Amino acid sequence: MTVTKDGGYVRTPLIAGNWKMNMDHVQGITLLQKLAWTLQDAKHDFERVEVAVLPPFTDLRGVQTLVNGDKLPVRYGAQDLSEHDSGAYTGEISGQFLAKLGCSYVLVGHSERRALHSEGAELLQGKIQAALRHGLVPIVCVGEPLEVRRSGEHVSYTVDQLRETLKGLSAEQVAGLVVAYEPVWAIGTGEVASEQDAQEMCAALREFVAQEFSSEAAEGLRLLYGGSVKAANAATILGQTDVDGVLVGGASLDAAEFANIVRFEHHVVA
Ligand SMILES: O=C[C@H](O)COP(=O)(O)O
Repeated sequence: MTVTKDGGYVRTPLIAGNWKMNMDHVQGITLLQKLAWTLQDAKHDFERVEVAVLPPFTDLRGVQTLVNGDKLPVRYGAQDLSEHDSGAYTGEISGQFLAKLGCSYVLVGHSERRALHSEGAELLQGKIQAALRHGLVPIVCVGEPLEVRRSGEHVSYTVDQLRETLKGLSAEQVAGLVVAYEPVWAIGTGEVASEQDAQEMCAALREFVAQEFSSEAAEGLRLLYGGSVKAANAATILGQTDVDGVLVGGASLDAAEFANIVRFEHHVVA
């Protein structure tokens, strides 16, 4: 992350926990309570380092009630949304509904949805537009599979994926987005990309945004790294100039571990 002269950050770091299809609505409340208490006990400055959780849809009402009732400074969001706002789309969830539940964020194009639900660029463009229509910040996920990494084409592959996914957006819209670089081979495998890998890709994505949209868009855009992030490796990854946060899967299901990732500034590995 880029640090200013007074020790602040150029872009507010975002530590987001993607619970995936884990934690029912009762377990979700317990996890969030533990996380919030741990961070509040540690006097975490939520303005300095932002914290968000992305639970299953069925947990969102409970999360909203807890966050509002206890005035928790934690943001939350969903793992997907429909490109439509309402109508005969059985099983889909509208961004309008997510906004009404107080969501701030929504994941778009996570590699598990791209692979398991064949989500392609055109659909994802529609989902980004739907999120923006309802004031949700899309966390747009990109990243290469193992065979692409092995071929050495990972940067151009991932930049092209982002180019396709962001088609139709204005520079102002891109400036407010979050993009998560998640190499598919590092997700849930324990195989973490090196900090140099994370920096190389995030720098390339920011450069692409500067060229394709504007330098303001590139400066505003927050870039996260995701893939087997834990407390033990978070500080090193977050220390990279172009990495503005992390998207955490498995480790976000453990309140103490996730709290330690959030508190990465206190766990800097020499
Ligand atoms: O959305 C999160 C990513 O898929 C990373 O998951 P992971 O931390 O379990 O590897």
